[in-house]
Amino acid sequence: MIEANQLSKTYGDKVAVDSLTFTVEPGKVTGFLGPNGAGKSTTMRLILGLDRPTSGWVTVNGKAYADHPRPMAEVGALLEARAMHTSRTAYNHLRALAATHGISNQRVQEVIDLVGLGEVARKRTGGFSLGMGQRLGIACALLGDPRTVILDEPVNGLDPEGVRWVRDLLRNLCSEGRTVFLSSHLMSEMAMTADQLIIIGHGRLIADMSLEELIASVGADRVRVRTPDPDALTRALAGPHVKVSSEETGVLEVQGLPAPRIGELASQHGAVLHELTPLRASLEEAYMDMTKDAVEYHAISTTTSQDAA
Ligand SMILES: Nc1ncnc2c1ncn2[C@@H]1O[C@H](COP(=O)(O)OP(=O)(O)OP(=O)(O)O)[C@@H](O)[C@H]1O
Repeated sequence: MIEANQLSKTYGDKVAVDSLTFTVEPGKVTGFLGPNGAGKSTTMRLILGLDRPTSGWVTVNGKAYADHPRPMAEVGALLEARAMHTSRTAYNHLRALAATHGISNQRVQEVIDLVGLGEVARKRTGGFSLGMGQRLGIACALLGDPRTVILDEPVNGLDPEGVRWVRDLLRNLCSEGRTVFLSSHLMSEMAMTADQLIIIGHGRLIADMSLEELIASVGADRVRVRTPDPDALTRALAGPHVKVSSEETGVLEVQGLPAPRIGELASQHGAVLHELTPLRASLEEAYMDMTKDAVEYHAISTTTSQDAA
């Protein structure tokens, strides 16, 4: 479990994280979404004690990261651009990390098998592909068998097979009751992976809802109806909360009635239907809409000389 309360971080006069309050619960995959520069990595660094909050607090499994006597057993993290000795083998890299945290060599072998690096574990990491490096990063994160797993953009640059592998792994981790928190700037990716979404922009909370809630909020009751009798059907559907519009001859877009009800009303009034399709604005559209101010602001702010300095 991760709990953030009024968490804020400023760098000079730049507010990177602004009064964020949220809870990341175990047994779910929680996606942390926001456009570039929204404050996701900073929040993750604050969770991991790599940076200090300017105000507010954040705990992992009930304590600040630094207060855990065995932090690797509590939290495993994969941050972007992980530093690694490229001349070491994957096995030695993991062994060195394990040794400094009192973790057994048996566990090193377990995580190597878990992430599917068995065949290349004795090779130097310098020759690793992006996907292999990402698997090794995840092996490091899982080394301490942590209850909470934090991954910053884990599928960045992976091929479709790698993406599917990460997704399956995350599902397994959460089905074991762990807390899984991962960031992305892609809603399409999160829609495939996450149960819960925390969306931020400008360092501020924009939404904290389940994927189902988001899907339900995205205009689920718009229905496209194709009919040779648009006037008759429009009359049949008329009601106080019903809106019917048409931009193409013979095609109506209906808001305020579910598709089955439209079918029934059409039948009762003898209107022929050629198509009845519930429409849903894509999640990507909803996300873009929610975060557009943050994106616009970021685009402008990066062009100022103050920010460039
Ligand atoms: N050490 C720092 N010093 C100054 N500004 C910083 C520092 N770290 C982050 N920032 C700024 O804080 C804001 C949030 O950055 P952060 O990297 O947390 O965003 P992000 O959501 O992770 O973005 P991305 O998706 O691009 O990684 C950005 O405007 C960034 O420039």
